[in-house]
Amino acid sequence: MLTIEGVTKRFGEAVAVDKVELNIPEGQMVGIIGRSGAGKSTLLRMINRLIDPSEGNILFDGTDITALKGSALRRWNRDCAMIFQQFNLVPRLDVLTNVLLGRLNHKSTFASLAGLYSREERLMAIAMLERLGVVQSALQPAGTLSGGQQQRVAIARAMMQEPRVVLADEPIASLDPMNAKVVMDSLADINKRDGITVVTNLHTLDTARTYCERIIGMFEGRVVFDGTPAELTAAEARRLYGVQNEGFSEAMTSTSLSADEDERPAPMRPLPGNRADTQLAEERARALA
Ligand SMILES: Nc1ncnc2c1ncn2[C@@H]1O[C@H](COP(=O)(O)OP(=O)(O)OP(=O)(O)O)[C@@H](O)[C@H]1O
Repeated sequence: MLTIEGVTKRFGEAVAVDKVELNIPEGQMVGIIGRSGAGKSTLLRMINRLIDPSEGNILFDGTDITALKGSALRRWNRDCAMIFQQFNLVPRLDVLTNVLLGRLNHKSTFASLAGLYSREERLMAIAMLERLGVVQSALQPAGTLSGGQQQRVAIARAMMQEPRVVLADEPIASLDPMNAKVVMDSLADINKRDGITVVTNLHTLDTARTYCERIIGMFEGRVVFDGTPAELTAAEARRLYGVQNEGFSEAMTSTSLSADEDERPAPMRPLPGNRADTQLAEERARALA
């Protein structure tokens, strides 16, 4: 069980996440929706400790993960895998090596630095690539794959961690509809077959309705909706996205809404998304080289 207790995140004067309270039971598939700048990514990044809350606590099975340090924090980073919109693979490394990087938190520092992977780990990586339908690309540089294939490799890498929770930050926002479906089907499969809790930020409401048993709606940092797809009526959805007119469509993305529907300027990100995470992956890869 993931418990979020009164979590707030401020960036200077701006409140990105505002007193969020949530309980997410093990094995649930949860979609977080809301317009651009609502605080969805910030919430996920606090759960996996990429950033720390300004206030409040996040507990996993009763342990306060916001207080973890050293090896306990590494264990949490192993239990809680994250998937990003831009995949965050190391493009020049082959797919198999990228997937094996998911084992880093299971290994000693020496084995990690030496890039030593057991036969079992290699077989596990190949089986995972096979399950996700990308095993034929195992020896290709990851950067040569299509976006949808790269995201499936990223899911395989996450699965190598043997996580209990997978957080996905807009995993299909860069994909065409066919690849988006394949990736969402893969996330649904690891949720159902492996019982892994999946919490995913989604741009489109119809995807959340199709795949998630529970939808959490955020607006200006607060949770303003928490229920099943059936409970999310059109009126609720319009309120959630701050759209007054009748032209609201379920297929609209939060980005198009912020561009077209809002009278107020959309909040801007000061930094390009996830650069720090890409750097981290590259540093790990350099250490292994
Ligand atoms: N590192 C940061 N420094 C300053 N402000 C930030 C930072 N990260 C996020 N913010 C701000 O926090 C607010 C919430 O951003 P967040 O990225 O969590 O929203 P989001 O709902 O995920 O949006 P999107 O769908 O566009 O990704 C925004 O106003 C954003 O500009």
